[in-house]
Amino acid sequence: MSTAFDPRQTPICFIFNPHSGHNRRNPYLLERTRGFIKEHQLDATVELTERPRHATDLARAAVDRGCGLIVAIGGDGTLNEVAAALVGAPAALGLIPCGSGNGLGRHLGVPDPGRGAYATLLRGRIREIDTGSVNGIPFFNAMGLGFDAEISSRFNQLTRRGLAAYVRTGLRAWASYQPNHYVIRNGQSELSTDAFIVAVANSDQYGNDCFIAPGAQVDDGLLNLTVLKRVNTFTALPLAFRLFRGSIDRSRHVARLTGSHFRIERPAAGPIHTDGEVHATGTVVDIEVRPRSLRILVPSTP
Ligand SMILES: Nc1ncnc2c1ncn2[C@@H]1O[C@H](COP(=O)(O)OP(=O)(O)OP(=O)(O)O)[C@@H](O)[C@H]1O
Repeated sequence: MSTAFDPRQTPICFIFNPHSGHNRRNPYLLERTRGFIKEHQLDATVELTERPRHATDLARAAVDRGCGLIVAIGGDGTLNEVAAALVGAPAALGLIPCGSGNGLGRHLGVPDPGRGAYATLLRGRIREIDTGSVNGIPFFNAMGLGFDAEISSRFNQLTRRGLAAYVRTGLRAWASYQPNHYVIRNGQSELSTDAFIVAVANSDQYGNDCFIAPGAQVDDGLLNLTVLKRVNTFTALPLAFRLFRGSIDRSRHVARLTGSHFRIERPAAGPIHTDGEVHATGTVVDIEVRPRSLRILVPSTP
């Protein structure tokens, strides 16, 4: 279900992360946003994040002063921080996606800034989507354990980004990574397995059209768990191929479960990631869905 939305009827807050990769390289989006506000005579402010998690505080303050639309200008990390303040709130989230992956934006059909993201703010519709929570930490696109968290941690430490840096870092991490054992329950079934990656997705992809949960829907009240059991010299390339073709679920090295909650137990504490941000957690990881808890502005024609 979706409803039309007119941004001229409400105060708007744009939250710009000058530290996100694209904005650091091309700060022109800040000027473009100010020009867009002026051109369309919007009742809007533009606020810049000054530190990690600042976007959540800015978004919360914007909701409190009555803004009906809060727009995140940044990558998946910025989206996560802004959306964290909007779960269950009447205000809607708008996206100007300019990170390296943009998983949720791509799933919802929100275009890049050069291809219509600003027009979507003017002529979009509101969708109510599910959100996830892991040990109380919100996520909106995907969370993961195992190699998924390891790679997020290494990417976050990179001073230079880009495909070459990602591939180099990924290969180095892969060469030394050992699978863990996990016991996964979703209320109906139990899966006890060694795994390289355990990912829980709300949308169907990590970003960059890399489909970790083909067929997943963001408004079905369910989360989608994918286990990549074995990733070695022989399976890595076929699995990578399937991830980008959207057929990972057909591999015999993959198991999938859907559910409204999952409990994952592992032998030792370790990191998890939520939309690419890394957190230390214990041996038990509890994940649950909050059905249709976020209002988000998407293009009116998918
Ligand atoms: N002023 C700031 N200084 C340092 N870090 C900041 C600042 N403002 C926000 N951040 C942090 O920047 C991080 C990266 O943001 P974001 O994920 O949007 O960009 P990105 O990493 O380039 O994109 P992607 O994750 O899609 O590659 C976030 O974790 C956020 O907490």
